[in-house]
Amino acid sequence: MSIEIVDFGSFGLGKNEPSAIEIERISTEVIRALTDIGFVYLKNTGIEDQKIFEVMDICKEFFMLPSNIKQQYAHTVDSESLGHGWIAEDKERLNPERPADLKESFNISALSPHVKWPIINTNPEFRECLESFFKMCQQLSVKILEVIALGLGLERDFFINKHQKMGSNKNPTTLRALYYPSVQKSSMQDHQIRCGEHSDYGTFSLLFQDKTGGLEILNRSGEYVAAPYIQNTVLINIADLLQRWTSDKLLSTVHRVVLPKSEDKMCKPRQSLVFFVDPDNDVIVTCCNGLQKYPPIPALQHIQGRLNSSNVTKS
Ligand SMILES: O=C(O)CCC(=O)C(=O)O
Ligand SMILES: [Fe+2]
Repeated sequence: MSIEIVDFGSFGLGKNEPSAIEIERISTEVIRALTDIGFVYLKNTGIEDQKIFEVMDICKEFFMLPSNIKQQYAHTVDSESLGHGWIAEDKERLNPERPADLKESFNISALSPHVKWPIINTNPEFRECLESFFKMCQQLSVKILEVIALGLGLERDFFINKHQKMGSNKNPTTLRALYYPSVQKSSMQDHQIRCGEHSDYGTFSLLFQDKTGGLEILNRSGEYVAAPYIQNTVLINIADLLQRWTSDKLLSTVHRVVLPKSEDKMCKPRQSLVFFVDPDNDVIVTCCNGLQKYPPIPALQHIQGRLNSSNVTKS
C-alpha cells in the first residue's frame, strides 16, 4: 500500500472556498488516505518548494555555527517560551530502546517577544524567515483541520475551534527545523539511527524533507516502507491525539528516519522541517463520534508526558 497524493490546489493558501463538490472530493480523498495509512501527500498547497528550500538553507546557516554559540539559544521550557530553542545532538531518542537520535533541531512554538533568537545575517533574517514560515504552516493547518472535520461528517469548525491559539503560549504547536549531520558509519553506536521509531503526539504534522531520503513508515503489514520527497507536496501524518479523538478511525502511524543503505562509509547530511499541530492547552480530547472508546484526556498533559519521555536524560 503506497501513500496517496491528493491535489489540494483549489483550496491551497491564497485560494478562496472551492465549490461544494470540490471540497467534498478533497475531504473524501484525504480521509480515505488517513484511514488507510495515516499519511497523505498534499499537492499544490501554496507552500512552494522554493520557499521550503530557502527556509532549509537559512536553517543550515544556524546549524553550522559552533556549539558554544548555539548553546546560547538552547531550548528551555518555561511559560513564555514553551519548547523554543536549540536541542543538541545526543539529547533526544524518540525510541527509548535505541541510542540517542543522530540529529539536532531548532524549535519555535510561541511567537513571543520574550524568546531569544540568533542573528546570522541571512536574507531574510533567521527569525523573520522562521516566523513567516510558521504562519504559512498555521494557515495551511487551519484548512486541513476544516477538511478533516468535513470528511468525518462533523461541523466544519469542530477542530478549528480547538486550535485557535497556535503561535501563542496557550498552544504547544511547534515548528521544528531538523538537521541530521553527515555520519561516518564506523563511528555509530549499535542500533543507532537518525530518528527512532515513534508516532507523533498531538493532532497532525506537516512534514517537509530534502531529497536525501531515509523517512520510513510502518504499514499495516508490519513492514517499513519509504516515504520519499515528492516535488511540490507536503506530507501530512496523523498524530496520537487525533487518532484517539476519532476512536482510531484516523491512524497515528509509526515512522522513523534511517541512514541511506549505500555502501559508502560516509552518509551525507539530511534536513527536514516539521510543523507539529497540537490542540490549545485547555482542550480536553473526547471521542468525537459518540463511541466513547477512550475516556476524555487533557491534550497538554498527554503532549508533555510524551515530550518528557523522549528526553535522553529523563528516561
Ligand atoms: O525528519 C523527518 O523526516 C521526520 C522527523 C519526525 O518524524 C519527527 O521529528 O517527529
Ligand atoms: Fe515524527
